[in-house]
Amino acid sequence: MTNHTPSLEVRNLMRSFGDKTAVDDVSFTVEPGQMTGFVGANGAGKTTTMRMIMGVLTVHGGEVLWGDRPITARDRTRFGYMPEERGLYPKQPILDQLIYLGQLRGMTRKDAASEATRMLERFGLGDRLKDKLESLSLGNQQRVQITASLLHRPAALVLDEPFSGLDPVAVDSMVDLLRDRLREGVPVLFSSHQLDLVDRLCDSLVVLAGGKVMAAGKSAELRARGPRQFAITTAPDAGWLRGMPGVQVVDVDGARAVLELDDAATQDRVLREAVARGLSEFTPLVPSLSDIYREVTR
Ligand SMILES: Nc1ncnc2c1ncn2[C@@H]1O[C@H](COP(=O)(O)OP(=O)(O)OP(=O)(O)O)[C@@H](O)[C@H]1O
Repeated sequence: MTNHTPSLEVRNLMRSFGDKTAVDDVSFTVEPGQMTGFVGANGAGKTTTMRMIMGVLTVHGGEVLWGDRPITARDRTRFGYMPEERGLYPKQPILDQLIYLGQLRGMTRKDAASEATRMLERFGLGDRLKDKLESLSLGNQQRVQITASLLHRPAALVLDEPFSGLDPVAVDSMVDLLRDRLREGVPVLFSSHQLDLVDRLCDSLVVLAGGKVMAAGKSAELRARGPRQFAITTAPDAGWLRGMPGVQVVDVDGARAVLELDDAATQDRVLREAVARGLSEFTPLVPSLSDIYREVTR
């Protein structure tokens, strides 16, 4: 990874539509080489934030920084953007429009053609280069959209729901392509409603609700901030854990229970008692990013 790739930062971003504040004092950073998941319910403000990053929508307050300075239109031409409203032409042959887009972003015709062909082949679309976009299934159209945003070796990626409509094989191909870019130090921001995917892919997470940031940071740090939960199994029945001070029983199923423990002293007491009763399992449970999402948006 190069150390010179800038980070992408939004600072105190604001945007309203009439009386409605869609994005309310939103700040976060997408670090170089980091895959940052952008999650939130419908209407949380993800698309509006991404549009402001890309300069498609004017900013009502705050700023977007590329490295340590305000972003410029020229910086944005080097970004890869997959807008919510996919921007390709249904009636045009696939390869032709990718070449055109590549040239708009400064590639030679030859480079754009060879890179687009290589990427489409990787997506299993090598035999569809001359077909019109509209003749492809929606999932395959999505693969072409992804190719369009990655073609010119972008300096940063801003992807609005890039995985929606993709089958698992296409998700894996897309992740491979993204990982190539991440290794080069490109910051990647992508929105998604697929929390399992976010959990699998993200180095960092930003959670929005009602236009505000509910949580933001490295996935590992957010996980560590989650509740201290443990799975415990003591035969024949884990019901004795109910009513122990400092112990919240999240779930009991026969001999097994999931607990939240207030502190290390409680953990010691529970363990001692459990050993006396016949302990067969005591496992710390690392919260998934989906758990964290649910926790902070509750
Ligand atoms: N052009 C617009 N005119 C009026 N209101 C808008 C406009 N664009 C967005 N909004 C409103 O701003 C809020 C945030 O919308 P936005 O599309 O950014 O959310 P989102 O998190 O991307 O949602 P989704 O997951 O459904 O795509 C919503 O209440 C939406 O109705």
